[in-house]
Amino acid sequence: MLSLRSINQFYGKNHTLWDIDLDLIPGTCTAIVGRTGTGKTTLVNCIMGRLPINSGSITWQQAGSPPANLLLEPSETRAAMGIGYLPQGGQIFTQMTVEENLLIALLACDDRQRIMPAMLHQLFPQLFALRHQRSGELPAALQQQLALARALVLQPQLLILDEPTEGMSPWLEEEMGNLIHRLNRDFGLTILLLEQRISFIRRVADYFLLLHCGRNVAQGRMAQLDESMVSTWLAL
Ligand SMILES: Nc1ncnc2c1ncn2[C@@H]1O[C@H](COP(=O)(O)OP(=O)(O)OP(=O)(O)O)[C@@H](O)[C@H]1O
Repeated sequence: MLSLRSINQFYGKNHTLWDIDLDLIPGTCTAIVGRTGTGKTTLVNCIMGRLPINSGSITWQQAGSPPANLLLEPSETRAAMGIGYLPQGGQIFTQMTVEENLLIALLACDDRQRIMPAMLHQLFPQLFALRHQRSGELPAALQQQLALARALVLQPQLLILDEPTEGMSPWLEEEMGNLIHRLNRDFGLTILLLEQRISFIRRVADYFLLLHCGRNVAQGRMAQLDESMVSTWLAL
């Protein structure tokens, strides 16, 4: 799966990430938690190849394959290698239909593999019923589903979700939690979740990594994220 070792990243002279280590366990959900501006999105941008790192290593290993140095792969190929990414705010093409949005995401892979995965029909039946509708006209819940479906279209082994509950009502948050459970349990996906809502993290995650000012101040099983840590590192 994914292993990070001693990741350091600078924006100009600003040292933003300090010696970050992380190992994801296949089939589990790991949450990267921390206050706003603490480096969560920067870390994921490094994993996705959108930002260079200054030192450290990122290794990707799929079941049955030898480990690969992810830093040698351009950002465009990381999705095709099995890493799906749902950026903050979703990002769909609102002028296009549901189907066109999904087809564009499929174009990122090799010609021979351009088949819409069956899991999407199982997960999002309502979305497929509306596949010819312009996506900007869909209700918010279905737009969110479409953004998630786009991240799943290449059948990733790892799915990275950047603040998927941002701006969501409690009902939509509940739906998102159910979806994450299904992806973990029914489809065996590994999930890396960037979140600030502690109640949501406690509901869906198995492991956490706690960042503060770009440093990893704690990590472990969710049960170890106790109230004193929350009040010290996460309370506003
Ligand atoms: N493009 C950039 N250039 C310079 N500094 C940046 C840039 N993007 C982010 N930063 C800074 O890097 C630090 C980490 O930002 P980052 O967006 O990774 O935090 P975050 O934990 O994801 O925050 P949020 O929860 O608000 O998304 C912050 O101090 C931020 O101001």
